[in-house]
Amino acid sequence: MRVKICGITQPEQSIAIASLGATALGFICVPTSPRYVTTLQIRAAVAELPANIDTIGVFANASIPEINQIVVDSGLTGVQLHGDESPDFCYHLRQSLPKVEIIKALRIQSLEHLDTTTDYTKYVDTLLLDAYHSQQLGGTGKTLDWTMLEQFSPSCPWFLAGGLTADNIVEALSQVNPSGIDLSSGVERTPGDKDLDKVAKLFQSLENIELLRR
Ligand SMILES: O=C(O)c1ccccc1N[C@@H]1O[C@H](COP(=O)(O)O)[C@@H](O)[C@H]1O
Repeated sequence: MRVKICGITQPEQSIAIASLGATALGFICVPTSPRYVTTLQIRAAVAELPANIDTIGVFANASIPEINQIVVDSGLTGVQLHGDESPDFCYHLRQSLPKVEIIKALRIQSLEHLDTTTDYTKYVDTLLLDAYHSQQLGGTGKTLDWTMLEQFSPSCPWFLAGGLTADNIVEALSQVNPSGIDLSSGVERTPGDKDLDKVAKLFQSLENIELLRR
C-alpha cells in the first residue's frame, strides 16, 4: 500500500520519514496554508531523497502555467489538485505534464457527491478522498464517514485521506480498501513540523495490520 505523508517543510524530516517507510511525500504549494513551502524548499528536500520516493506538490486552484513552473523547478514527480479543478482542467494539465502523476483530491460531503469521482477517472492517474470542511481546503484533521466508502471501488487507484492517525488507521482500513493512505495533521506537532514518533507509530500500526491479514 502507498503511504503518503503530506505537509513536509523540513528537508531532514523528508529523509527521516522516507526511511521510516513512506512511499510518497507531499509538499504544500498553497500560499495560504501554514504548511506552505517555496520551490527552493521543495528542491532542497527532494534532492536528498531516494529516487523511489514519489514527491507530490499539493495545489489548489492554481493555473496550469503556475503548476508547470513549480513542477519543473522543484523536480516533483506528481501533482495533487486539492481545489475546485474541473475534469477539463485535469485533461489540459495532463497534456502539459504527460509524465507527471496527477492526483485529484475531492472533499466529500455526501454519498451522492462520491459519484462525481467518475467524471475524473479518465483524466487523472489517482483519486484522493478527503473530508469536507467549510473554512479550510485541507490539513483539517477531519475524518470522512468511512462507512460511506465501504463499497467505493473506482476504476483508478485512490488514496484515503482526512484525519488519519496511528490510532485510527486500523479502524479505517478495516472498513475501507484504498490503494494508499495520506496523512498530514495526524502525524505532526504543529502545522508543518512532523512528529517522527507519530510517524513511526503509524508504520507500526500498518505492520500489525499486515500481520493480522497473513
Ligand atoms: O495541509 C494543508 O495545509 C493543505 C492545504 C491546502 C490543501 C490541502 C492541504 N492538505 C491536504 O489535506 C489532506 C488531509 O489532511 P489531514 O490528514 O486531515 O490533516 C491531505 O491530503 C493533505 O495533502
